[in-house]
Amino acid sequence: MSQPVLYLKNANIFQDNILILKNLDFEINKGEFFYLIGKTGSGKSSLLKILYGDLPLIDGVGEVVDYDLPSLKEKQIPFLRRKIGIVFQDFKLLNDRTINENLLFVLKATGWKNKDEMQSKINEVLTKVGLQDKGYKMPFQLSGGEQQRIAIARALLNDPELIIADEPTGNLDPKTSMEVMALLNEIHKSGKTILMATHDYSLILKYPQRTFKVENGEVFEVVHQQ
Ligand SMILES: Nc1ncnc2c1ncn2[C@@H]1O[C@H](COP(=O)(O)OP(=O)(O)OP(=O)(O)O)[C@@H](O)[C@H]1O
Repeated sequence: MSQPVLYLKNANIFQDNILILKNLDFEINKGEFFYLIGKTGSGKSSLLKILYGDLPLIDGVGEVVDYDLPSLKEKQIPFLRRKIGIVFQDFKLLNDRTINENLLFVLKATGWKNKDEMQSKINEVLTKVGLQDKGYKMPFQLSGGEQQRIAIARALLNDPELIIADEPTGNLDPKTSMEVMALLNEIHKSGKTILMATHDYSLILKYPQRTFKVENGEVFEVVHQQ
């Protein structure tokens, strides 16, 4: 039986008291890969923010990785985020420390204590993204594509039930975008559930998956033309 990793029902999403998205009704099951497409300003990021607890769900019902969204408390958010890996367009690496220290920072902040276990986890995620020899580098010494791979490695540290990627290729050239997409596809094949916002149709054509479109305040599934 399919297991929803997240769902929203009758959900209305507001920014600053303005209704951005109305009557959302969808669910994502374990192991699925979903794209979220839509024009700039259509509300993709607002929807993703609801899902990782950055915007409160004040109207409607919904759950993400077993957390009830309408009743989500501030102090639960760090725990929710441990079960979700988030990847942003602008990587959001800490530029004043090495890659290894960036990853160590997240592990310590999420309760890891044992040094050997932390280093072995870091080696594991860096190997997964093909950058096992870059741990000593500073983020600015890496290319954009490499920085995004590190951000993906960081998202994998706590073995998340869901990966949310908000325009992960938005700052990358087409070739590097495809490489990052190939990596996300591989991670999906290894069993992860992924929700990715993008407006790059070439990625969707190369890696077709179920796609939801955000338009005129609504979200609906689109069927790909062959
Ligand atoms: N913090 C905020 N306060 C008030 N309004 C906001 C805020 N963030 C976004 N909005 C508004 O909400 C609407 C949806 O924005 P959102 O960032 O979700 O769109 P998007 O589809 O993700 O666009 P992009 O692709 O540019 O990121 C826009 O009209 C935007 O101006």
